[in-house]
Amino acid sequence: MRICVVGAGYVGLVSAAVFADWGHDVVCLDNDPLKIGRIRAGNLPVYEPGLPEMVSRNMEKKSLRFTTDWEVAVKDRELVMVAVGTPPGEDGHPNLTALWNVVKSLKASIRDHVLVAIKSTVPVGTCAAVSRFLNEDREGRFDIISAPEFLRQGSAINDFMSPDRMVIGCRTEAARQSMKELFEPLDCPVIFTDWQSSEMIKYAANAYLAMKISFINTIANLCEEADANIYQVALGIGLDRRIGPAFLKPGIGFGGSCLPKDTKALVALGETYGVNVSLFQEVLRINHEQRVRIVKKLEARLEGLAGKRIAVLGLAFKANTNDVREAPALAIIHQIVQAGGQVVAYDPVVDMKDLSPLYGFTPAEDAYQAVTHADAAVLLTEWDEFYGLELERVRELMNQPLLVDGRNLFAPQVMRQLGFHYIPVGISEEHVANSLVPTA
Ligand SMILES: NC(=O)c1ccc[n+]([C@@H]2O[C@H](COP(=O)([O-])OP(=O)(O)OC[C@H]3O[C@@H](n4cnc5c(N)ncnc54)[C@H](O)[C@@H]3O)[C@@H](O)[C@H]2O)c1
Ligand SMILES: O=c1ccn([C@@H]2O[C@H](COP(=O)(O)OP(=O)(O)O[C@H]3O[C@H](CO)[C@@H](O)[C@H](O)[C@H]3O)[C@@H](O)[C@H]2O)c(=O)[nH]1
Repeated sequence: MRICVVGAGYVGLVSAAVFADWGHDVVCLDNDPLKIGRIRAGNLPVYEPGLPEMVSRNMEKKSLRFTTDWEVAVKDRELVMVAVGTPPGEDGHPNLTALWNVVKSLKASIRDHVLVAIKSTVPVGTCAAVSRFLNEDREGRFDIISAPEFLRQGSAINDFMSPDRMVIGCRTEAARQSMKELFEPLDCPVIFTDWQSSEMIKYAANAYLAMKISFINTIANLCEEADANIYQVALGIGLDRRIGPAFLKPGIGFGGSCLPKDTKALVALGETYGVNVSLFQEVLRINHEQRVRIVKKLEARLEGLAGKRIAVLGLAFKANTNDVREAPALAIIHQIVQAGGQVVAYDPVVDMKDLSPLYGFTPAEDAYQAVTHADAAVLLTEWDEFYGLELERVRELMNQPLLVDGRNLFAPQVMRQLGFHYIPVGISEEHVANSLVPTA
């Protein structure tokens, strides 16, 4: 199939590369010339394991090309897939400026019949509005498809190629057949729906995941007070098939470009329709408090943060990505700095050049430099590199061996034996001291 993918971000780049790998002829368009220049030079703007290799081998084969030129991008294309950003607006509704700019460009540049698949996450009703706008001059020229994406950053290629399901919202048999053909390599259930249901599925899925995280964090906070162990609790409830074990990891709350934004969008949608969505408001509030809670723990241990040197290990919103959109680490750094603390931060892949003056922290070359002379260290991203830290060296370098672990990377009893004052999430200090069985 001759495909144009619009948007060369996490979703667009991955979609374009995988389609090209499947043998399609793909042009990927972005309106950021710097980004396109970098990609052509082999320097991808996103950190995603396996993506550079996939992009470069398909560029060599000429099955994947990059452009900023609309005429080049849409020439002879059968399918245009839109994957531009839909960031949160001031009022919680997603900002659809990029999407509508693309739609207007499509209307101006495409003459013949074409399929337009919206892969961006868009509010319920968007595909219908796009179809009305694009077809107002000539009915049936643009065939609109809602094709929400469920990949996660950090495992994007694998998720794209092995999804749990595909959801396709469409109105015509031609669109249905094309999507069946395009996603034929996937071994998963394909659900065909109307546009609105497809759009709603994407938001509902993310809100459910967000709810599961706020749920387990609430239980973790109770465990800390009631002297229970969150790991044993999560295992015990997750084995119930009606609940399931995934997304029950306690920590510093969810971040990233999707879960916070899409939960906020559902709140805004509820307000639009006058439907009570306080459940989702509470999910967001709990998430915010989880970030405050970790700073309070630090503050309590150090008897105030003013003048204290705090090492922050990890900035990305989760491991295996360089993305810091809505990263809990940045919110936590902001609070520490506001309270008078001095932050020295390290992340294996995040570019800290612009972030450090903005958030007022000092970047470190590695984890050991970050913890040197620190009064406390806070671990905020679960990078593999941190599992391999020489903990005795870390302890020696610190002013005092206080480690607040927002990701529960280490076994509390081992940390205690190593001489750390170790504070994980969801396990009380008494529990670590008194438990006869391993706690993590
Ligand atoms: N990131 C994820 O893990 C993920 C997963 C599933 C769904 N989504 C959804 O997919 C969409 C894209 O997300 P992303 O993370 O890839 O975004 P992103 O910000 O990484 O990339 C968007 C790209 O679109 C480009 N763009 C903006 N306006 C344009 C225009 N007029 N013409 C051409 N290009 C334009 C930008 O320059 C940017 O490169 C969002 O709606 C998001 O909610 C994201
Ligand atoms: O048990 C868990 C699981 C995740 N998280 C946190 O939740 C956030 C989101 O994690 P994850 O969902 O793995 O990352 P995303 O790449 O944001 O992916 C989500 O958002 C995408 C964009 O819509 C969807 O496509 C994916 O299906 C959905 O999982 C991160 O801060 C994680 O640290 C937890 O705290 N506990």
